[in-house]
Amino acid sequence: MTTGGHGFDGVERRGLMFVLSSPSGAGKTTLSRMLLEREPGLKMSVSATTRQMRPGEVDGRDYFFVGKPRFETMVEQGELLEWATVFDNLYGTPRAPVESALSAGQDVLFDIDWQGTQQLHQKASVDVVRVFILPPSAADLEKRLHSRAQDSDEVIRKRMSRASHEMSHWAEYDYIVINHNVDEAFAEVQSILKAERLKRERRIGLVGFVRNLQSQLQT
Ligand SMILES: Nc1ncnc2c1ncn2[C@@H]1O[C@H](COP(=O)(O)OP(=O)(O)OP(=O)(O)O)[C@@H](O)[C@H]1O
Ligand SMILES: Nc1nc2c(ncn2[C@@H]2O[C@H](COP(=O)(O)O)[C@@H](O)[C@H]2O)c(=O)[nH]1
Repeated sequence: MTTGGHGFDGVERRGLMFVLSSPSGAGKTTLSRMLLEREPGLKMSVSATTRQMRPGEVDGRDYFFVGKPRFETMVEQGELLEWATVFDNLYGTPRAPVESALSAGQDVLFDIDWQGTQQLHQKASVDVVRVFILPPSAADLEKRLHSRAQDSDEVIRKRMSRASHEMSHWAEYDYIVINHNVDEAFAEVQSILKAERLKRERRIGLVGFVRNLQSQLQT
């Protein structure tokens, strides 16, 4: 699915799909925003959803808010790279923006659940990096959902009751980050991205780069 772009050192490499998953409220959105601010060459995948917009959310920036019929058409027309039902709503990743970002040599960041992560991994395993974010405790998770102050008590209860099920998929991920402190968790997530960008298998320009170095040494 991916084609090459140039890394910061000028060596061509395959773009990667960087996935953050967690139980609701563990901090994916917070960490994603920090990554986007500080990591050039990374583009957010904006999902489509049938859920209600929260106060402060912007259509097209946080999500594409669509009705169920439009979402079903997107599924039928193959417009989604993956999709799933989460907390009684439909969520999915529009395919075209991801493909064009990867073709332009950008990495793509996803805030999606375990179902979507499985689907992406089935389609493009070598290009997908999976990071699972855990809260330090159940009490902290509940506190964070309340402190966000964007969901009703009923919605928060539902999300807390699903947290254990969400978490049961942690071992399907490549990296696990415990979000005690947001700056420390961010540093860990950023280190994962930096290291994954340097992986030999992604750096398709290395063969030519090394050949060139060797030819310089032989003259
Ligand atoms: N380490 C932290 N310590 C305290 N509060 C935090 C920490 N990380 C995130 N938060 C706060 O917790 C709340 C939930 O975080 P966030 O919205 O990022 O979670 P999320 O995983 O994206 O949730 P959802 O899956 O529902 O979208 C926010 O108010 C955020 O500011
Ligand atoms: N499989 C997918 N899951 C998605 C997508 N976009 C978001 N999500 C996940 O849904 C829950 C709830 O999100 P919220 O914004 O309503 O709090 C969360 O776990 C997200 O990661 C998607 O496109 N596909």
